[in-house]
Amino acid sequence: MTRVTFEDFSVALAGTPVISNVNLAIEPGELVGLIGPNGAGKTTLMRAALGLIPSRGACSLARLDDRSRARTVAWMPQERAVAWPIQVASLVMLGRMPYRGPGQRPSPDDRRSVADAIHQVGLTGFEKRAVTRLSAGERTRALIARALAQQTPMIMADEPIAGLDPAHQITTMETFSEIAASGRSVLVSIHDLGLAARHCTRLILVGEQRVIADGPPTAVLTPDNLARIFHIEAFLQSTDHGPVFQSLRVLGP
Ligand SMILES: Nc1ncnc2c1ncn2[C@@H]1O[C@H](COP(=O)(O)OP(=O)(O)OP(=O)(O)O)[C@@H](O)[C@H]1O
Repeated sequence: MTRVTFEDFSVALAGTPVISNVNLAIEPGELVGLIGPNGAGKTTLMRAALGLIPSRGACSLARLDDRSRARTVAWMPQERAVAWPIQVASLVMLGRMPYRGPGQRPSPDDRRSVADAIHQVGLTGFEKRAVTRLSAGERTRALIARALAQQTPMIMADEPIAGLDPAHQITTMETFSEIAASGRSVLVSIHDLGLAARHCTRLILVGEQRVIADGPPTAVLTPDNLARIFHIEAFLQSTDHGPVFQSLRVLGP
C-alpha cells in the first residue's frame, strides 16, 4: 500500500503562485475530497503531484518514473474529450497498459479487470460502443472505469462525478469508499459538498493559495470556512444517514 506525501510543496503557473507550502500525507484507507472554489488550485495541485507540471518542494509520486507511477496511481483528468472513436472496452483496457510489455496481448487478468470496471460503472452492454457515441455522463463513467481497471494502490480523479446523474454520483462515491475501505486510497476533487461530506473520510480545503483546513468533513465544513472561502451560508447536520449538507445562500462582501 502507498502513502503519498507532500513536503513544502508549491506550484506557480505563469509566474503566479497557485499553491504554496503544502505539507500533508494521504494514507492507505482514505477517501480524500479536495475542495475549494473555482480557481483555488485543486487541478493544479493534483497535476503537479503527478509531475505533469513543475513544482517546488517534494511529492512522493512526482519522484517515480512513468511506469512505476502508472502502477501506483490511476489519474482521471478533468478533460473528458476522447479524440477518436475507440470502443469502450478498448478505452478501459488502456488502464491495463502499465502491466503489459510492448505488443503483449491482454491477459485473462486484464480482461477480468476491464469487465469488472465496466460493470462497476454500469456500462455492461456498451463494451463495443464507440466512446464518441456515448452521452457525456456515460463517457465520464467509461473514463472512471479506465481508472478502476488500472487497479492501483491510489486513484486520483479530477471532478469525477461532475455531470453524472444522482444515482451514478452515489454509486461512484460508494465504489471509491469500497476501494478506500480495502486499504487503497482515493483523492478526488469535488464541488458537491453534500456528497463530499457523506462519503469522504477526510476533506482538504484549498483557497488563498494554501491548505485552509484538513480533517473530517464536519471539522472542515465549518460556518467560518464556508463563509470565508466559499462565500456561502450552509446547513450541515449529523443525522442517522450521515452528515447532511445544503448550501443556503451566497454571502455578501
Ligand atoms: N496554464 C495556466 N497558466 C496560468 N494560470 C493558470 C493556468 N491554468 C490555470 N491557471 C490558473 O491557476 C489557478 C488554479 O487553477 P486550477 O485549474 O488548479 O483551479 P481549480 O481549483 O481546479 O478550479 P475549478 O474548480 O474551476 O476546476 C486559477 O487561478 C487559474 O486561472
